[in-house]
Amino acid sequence: MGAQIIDGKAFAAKVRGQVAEHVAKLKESHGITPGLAVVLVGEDPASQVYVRSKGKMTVEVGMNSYEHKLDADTPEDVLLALIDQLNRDPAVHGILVQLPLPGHLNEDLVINSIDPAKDVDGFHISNVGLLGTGQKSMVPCTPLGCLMMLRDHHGSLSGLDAVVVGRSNIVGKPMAQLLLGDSCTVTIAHSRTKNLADVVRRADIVVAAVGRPEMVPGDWIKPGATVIDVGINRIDAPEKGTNEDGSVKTRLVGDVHYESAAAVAGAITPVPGGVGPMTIACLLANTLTAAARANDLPEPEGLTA
Ligand SMILES: Nc1nc(=O)c2c([nH]1)NC[C@@H]1CN(c3ccc(C(=O)N[C@@H](CCC(=O)O)C(=O)O)cc3)C=[N+]21
Repeated sequence: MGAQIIDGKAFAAKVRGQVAEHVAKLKESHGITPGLAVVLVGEDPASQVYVRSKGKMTVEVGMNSYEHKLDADTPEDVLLALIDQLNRDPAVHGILVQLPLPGHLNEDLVINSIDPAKDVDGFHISNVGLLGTGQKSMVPCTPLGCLMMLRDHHGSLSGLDAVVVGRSNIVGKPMAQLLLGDSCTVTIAHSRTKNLADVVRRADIVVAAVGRPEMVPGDWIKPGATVIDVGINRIDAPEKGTNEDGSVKTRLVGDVHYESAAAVAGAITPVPGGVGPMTIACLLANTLTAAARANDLPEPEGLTA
């Protein structure tokens, strides 16, 4: 196990501490308390846990948290009316609509109805376009968290070969844009890429975001490379025994086979405790940034792309 473990949990705690300091200053000198509204449609248990933890951390950094829980069968016009109300509410600086939405709702339509200035997920087409053209935007939380960890580890990323495995709108594509912005040579690969192993082997930086458990083995990793594992997959772990109801216990794994990759990589993020906590920290950072911009105040340093 040669690799340095990049402790996302500790890094995220540090970022939240910085956010909290900025929030305290905003309150003291300008009387502004940043506010984050989270909208959850339906009762997916994993989403509920996640939304609760976001709400708790939002309050911990001194921000206001507004949670809106809607029934799974909420009509689209009702959801759009809520978003319109949040768009107009000056106490709300950030709006996050938890994805995925139930099937009867048009995700693109819903996301694009959020005021881009309050779109702390960075999923609105305006923010996607601004990021792609190198203009000031709201940057998606997971890729921003990955970028912060990479900058912290490498200092400069300029000239490094980066391979992003995964082409999703929420991680792969914006991650590639951010790496390009930091002057990496960027390849976006995916499950259909020819000779994927050879493509990954060229990389100084590997970002795995395909959503397939342990798909990237250690022998795809160039010795000394930095591996950022975005995947959070729950798999059966019969070695842990069974639950009271007789079902088999589970464990979380990433998109990278951790043991074998850690043996060759220079640095690697674990799952859990890597990218996940940084995602929430960056959501809070984005809410702070949105509140600063809304009041024509300087952006918090080190917390934006
Ligand atoms: N509009 C929207 N924005 C999102 O950012 C968004 C979303 N919808 N829908 C759901 C996914 C999922 N997501 C996670 C964030 C943090 C952890 C996290 O902190 N995980 C911990 C704990 C994992 C565990 O123990 O279950 C870890 O990796 O260490 C996980 C998952 C954000 N999402």
